[in-house]
Amino acid sequence: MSSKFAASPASPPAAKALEVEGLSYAFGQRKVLDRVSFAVDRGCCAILLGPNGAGKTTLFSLITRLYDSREGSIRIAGYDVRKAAGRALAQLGVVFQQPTLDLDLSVLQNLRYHAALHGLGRRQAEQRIREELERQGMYARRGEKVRQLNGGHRRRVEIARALLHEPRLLLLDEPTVGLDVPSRKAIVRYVHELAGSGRVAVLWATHLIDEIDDGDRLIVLHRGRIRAAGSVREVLDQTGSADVGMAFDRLTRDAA
Ligand SMILES: Nc1ncnc2c1ncn2[C@@H]1O[C@H](COP(=O)(O)OP(=O)(O)OP(=O)(O)O)[C@@H](O)[C@H]1O
Repeated sequence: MSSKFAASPASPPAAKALEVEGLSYAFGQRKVLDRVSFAVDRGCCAILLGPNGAGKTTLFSLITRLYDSREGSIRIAGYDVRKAAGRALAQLGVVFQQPTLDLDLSVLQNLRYHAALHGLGRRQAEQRIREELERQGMYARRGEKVRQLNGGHRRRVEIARALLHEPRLLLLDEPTVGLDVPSRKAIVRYVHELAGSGRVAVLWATHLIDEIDDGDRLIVLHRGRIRAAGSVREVLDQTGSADVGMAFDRLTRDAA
């Protein structure tokens, strides 16, 4: 297991999985991210918690280079996304908010295509596809068209796809939206196991506090600004709250 998930030798060994420093972004005159700074350690599950419109998707668009900002910096596994975009993005796996699988291709075809985009050879691709699908109990479904799968299983395939190239950071943008309770629970459990295994660090955007585990790091974003960051315990202490729901309410009141 350790050799399979070893970091690229070219990457700085001590780097954090993600470092965001002083990042701002505006749509025209409207600033939607304002001097955002935080870091995600290796093997950590960090929850980016914010209400609708907080700026979570915009932040993800900057991390993935869909958007560009000259104000501030983003480093993935030590690589600056502007100065070393190729290396930085090679360390990144993403599950976007909107599903992006081709419904008319099989699970296997979707994953093979993605593996090829990342430059995996055929044999390595088959091995990695098998490993990631087996971990989520989806290998037996590999020949089925994605259209035949339910929403929860489609999300599992997207998570498997995001991990094929063994990234150091996995971004998940509200991946449980629209799923039923058992599917949500399965994904929440699996992603936490994944982070706990140390294979990959996770940054999970959500506004659902029941997706948070006690061991997670919290980054609370509201109206484009970080309102709190730290362990669950630290955020509860900072806000004098009995639980995360109370802390979230206090940090995201309009006057906050
Ligand atoms: N293309 C755009 N043009 C102008 N404003 C935008 C655009 N995309 C997002 N915004 C605005 O930027 C702010 C942040 O939006 P963003 O989608 O990043 O928030 P979010 O936290 O991801 O919200 P949600 O949970 O609803 O997805 C919102 O006020 C939104 O209306």
